[in-house]
Amino acid sequence: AKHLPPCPPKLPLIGNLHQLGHLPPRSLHDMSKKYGPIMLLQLGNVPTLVVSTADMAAEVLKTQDHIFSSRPALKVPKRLFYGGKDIAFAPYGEYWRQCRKLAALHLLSSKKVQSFRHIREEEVSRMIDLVSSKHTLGPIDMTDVFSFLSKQTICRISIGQHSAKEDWYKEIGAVIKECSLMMGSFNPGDYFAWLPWLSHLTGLEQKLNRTCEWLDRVLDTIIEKHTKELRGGEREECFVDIMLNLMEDETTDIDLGRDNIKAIIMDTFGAGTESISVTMNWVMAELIRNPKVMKKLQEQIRSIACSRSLIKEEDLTKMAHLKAVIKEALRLHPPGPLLVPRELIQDTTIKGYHIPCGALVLVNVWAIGRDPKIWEKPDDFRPERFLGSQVDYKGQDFELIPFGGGRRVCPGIGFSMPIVELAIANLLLRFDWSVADSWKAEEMNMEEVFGLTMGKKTKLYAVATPHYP
Ligand code: HEM
Repeated sequence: AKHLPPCPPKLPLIGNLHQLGHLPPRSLHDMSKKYGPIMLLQLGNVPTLVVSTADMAAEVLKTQDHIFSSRPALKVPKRLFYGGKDIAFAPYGEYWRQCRKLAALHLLSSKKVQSFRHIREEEVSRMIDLVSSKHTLGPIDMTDVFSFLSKQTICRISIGQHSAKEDWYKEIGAVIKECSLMMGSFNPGDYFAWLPWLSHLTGLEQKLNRTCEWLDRVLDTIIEKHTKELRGGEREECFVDIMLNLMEDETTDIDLGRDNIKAIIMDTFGAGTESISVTMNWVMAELIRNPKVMKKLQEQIRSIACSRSLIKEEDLTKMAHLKAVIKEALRLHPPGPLLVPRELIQDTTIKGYHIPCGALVLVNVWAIGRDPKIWEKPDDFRPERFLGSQVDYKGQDFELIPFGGGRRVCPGIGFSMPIVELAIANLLLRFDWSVADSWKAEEMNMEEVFGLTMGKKTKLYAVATPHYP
């Protein structure tokens, strides 16, 4: 018999599904303490490999990355992303490779990211104005502020500044919210292949059809608008324009259709918007809960700003402390705590254990971030641990992989981080922050909620006091 990785006791039919609970990264972490860093669970009828240490993550994301780089065809993403015509859910292969290349060269290259600098600076200063206008009214809903910033910035870059003036702009927010809820919800049909009718029974099928129709209508309107009315001229170029131009360009080897463009736009909304705002929310929550860390960071930011009232992007390179704070927040609160599920495309062995082809693969980044063998006092928020350390989140250091690693590593790192850094730096430059009077900072609610991303369960309300240099 094949020597399979350990597995907690299973129930008939459902296997280990019932043990995932409402916070799977935490439940899986607890299981791994008992069953070890590599487990093979049975979720319904899907064998699921769960790795929970940096070494095992390196095995999956580096040593054997070439066979661990596909994605499972889960029902909801498959429908919402046009049958895997996007980047994140496309199965491993030529189509995926082409899309990655397109994104790397034309959408998310460092040159492109640089060209969006004025957008980030404008949107962040708009956020500062918003906070200034609200601070006298009491604690500010920062979760809302961050969602707004992230949505504005991503929409402006992906579908254009002019979109905000359109009737359908509000609809985008609503439809994306609906999609994100559906993505985060559990679909039994994915785990019980012999029960395809289950999704009819639960109403998922009908809901999915409705959402897909709605989504497609909104995306069609967007593309229509860009094709007919708005091409050329003096306006800011967005991702839709770039892709429409590529679609017409016969000299490129990229074969793009309308559905591909829609699916890739969905990626920027789906993969980008929520993860960026969730990151900012966690960073700010940790800073407010750790006033000493906040103070030290503010001193650095304010001394770099001298008497200026705005941090610009070129200032960020000097802010070692800020980068350490963000790394520390991503260590404790990775927005994608199990990465995006992968699928193994051939039988293999890890540590002498047999792993079957077709297994779903989850990398428990959340558990790795709290591994006491790697991190001293893992539960404490201590950004100093990253000062003078070479450890970075770009996918080379497996103890810190909030963006994954290997071939499927997040292509949006360079796109996201400047937004997060610029927003936090300016909020800390211009205001002092505290929790509402009646609470104590250290008692702040840091509970999580698991869905498309793992965010803070309760909203972050904070009191902002303007700081004058
Ligand atoms: C703080 C923000 C972000 C975090 C924490 C994050 C995290 C991740 C993670 C964990 C993955 C899965 C990696 C793997 O399987 O190894 C991923 C994939 C991906 N991300 Fe991000 N992401 C962020 C922002 C963005 C942004 C802004 C974009 C686009 C504008 C983006 C686009 C993508 C795409 C397209 C993929 C799929 C890559 C593939 O399957 O080849 N991400 N991201």
